[in-house]
Amino acid sequence: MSQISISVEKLSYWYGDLKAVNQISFEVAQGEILGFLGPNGAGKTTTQKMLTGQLRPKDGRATLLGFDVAKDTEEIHRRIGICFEQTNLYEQMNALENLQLFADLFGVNNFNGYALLKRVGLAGREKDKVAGYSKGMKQRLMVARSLVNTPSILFMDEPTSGLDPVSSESIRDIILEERKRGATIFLTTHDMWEADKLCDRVAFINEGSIAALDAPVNLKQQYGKRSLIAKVKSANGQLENREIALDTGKTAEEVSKLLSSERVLTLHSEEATLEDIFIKITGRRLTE
Ligand SMILES: Nc1ncnc2c1ncn2[C@@H]1O[C@H](COP(=O)(O)OP(=O)(O)OP(=O)(O)O)[C@@H](O)[C@H]1O
Repeated sequence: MSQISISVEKLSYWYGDLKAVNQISFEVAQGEILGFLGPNGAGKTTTQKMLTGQLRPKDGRATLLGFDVAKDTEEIHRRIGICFEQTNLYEQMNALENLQLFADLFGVNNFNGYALLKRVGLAGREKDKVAGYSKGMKQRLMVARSLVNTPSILFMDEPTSGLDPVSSESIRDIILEERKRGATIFLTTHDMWEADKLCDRVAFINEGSIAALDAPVNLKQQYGKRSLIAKVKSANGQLENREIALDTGKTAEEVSKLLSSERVLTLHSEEATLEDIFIKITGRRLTE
C-alpha cells in the first residue's frame, strides 16, 4: 500500500452497554476512496465521529496523517474536511459568508469562495441567504465548505442521501475530482450502488464490526456468482427466463444446448450486487 492516510487499530466505542463500534482495524492509503457500507445503526457515524475528533475513542487507536485522533485534534482539523448529512449551516447568512466564517475558523486566507461555489454548481447564488436554499443546494454548500481548507482527508457521511439525481451526480463528480487531487476520501453510505461506483475499496460494517473489506470487484469475485440470463419463448408461447452459471466448466456446453433447443430472444450476463454479497456475509439487508 502507498502512503497511509488513515490508520485504525482496534478502535471501539460504546454507549452505556451498547457496543456501537467493536475493535475495528483498517488502513486507508493516500488518494484512496474507502466506502463504509452498512445498514442503520451499524456504527458508521460513530466511527466517523471518532476519526474526526467529535467522540473520544473508548478503546484502541487511530491516526490521521500520523496525528492521533484522541490528542492532536487541532492539527487534524486543519487538514481534514467534514461533510455530514445534518447541515449546520448559518441559515441567515449567504453562501459566501458561510464559507468565509469557516475559513476564518481554520485560518485559511487564500481561498476563493466564488470559485468554490461555482465548482459545486452554486454560481449566481453566492449572495442568497442559505435559508432560501433547497436541500440539494444546502448539501452542495456543505460540500463546498468541507473543501475550504483544501483537505488532505475528506469525511463524507451519506453525502447524496435524499438528493435529486443531478445534485447527487455533481457531488459524486467532486468526490472523484478530490481523489484526483490526491485527497483521501472516507465515505459512509448505505447506498450500495454509490459504493460500487465510487469506492476503491468497501468495508462492510455490521453491528459495530467490519465483516469484509476489499475492492468491490474482488468482493464480487469472492462471494458473488455470475450468470447468463436467457429470455426464451417456450413451446406454448410464454416468455420464460433460463439461468446458466458462468465460470463453470459446463457454461459453454449449456449455452450451446440452450441455443439449439430453445428460441432465445435475449441473452445477458448478470453479476451479484454489493447488497447480495452483504446479505450473504452478514445475513442482513443494507436497507430494512
Ligand atoms: N448518542 C447515542 N446514545 C446512545 N446510543 C447511540 C447514540 N448514537 C448512536 N447510538 C447507537 O449506536 C449504534 C451505532 O449508531 P451509528 O449512528 O454509529 O450507526 P450508523 O451506522 O451511522 O447508522 P445510520 O445509518 O442510521 O446513521 C446504534 O445502535 C445507535 O442506536
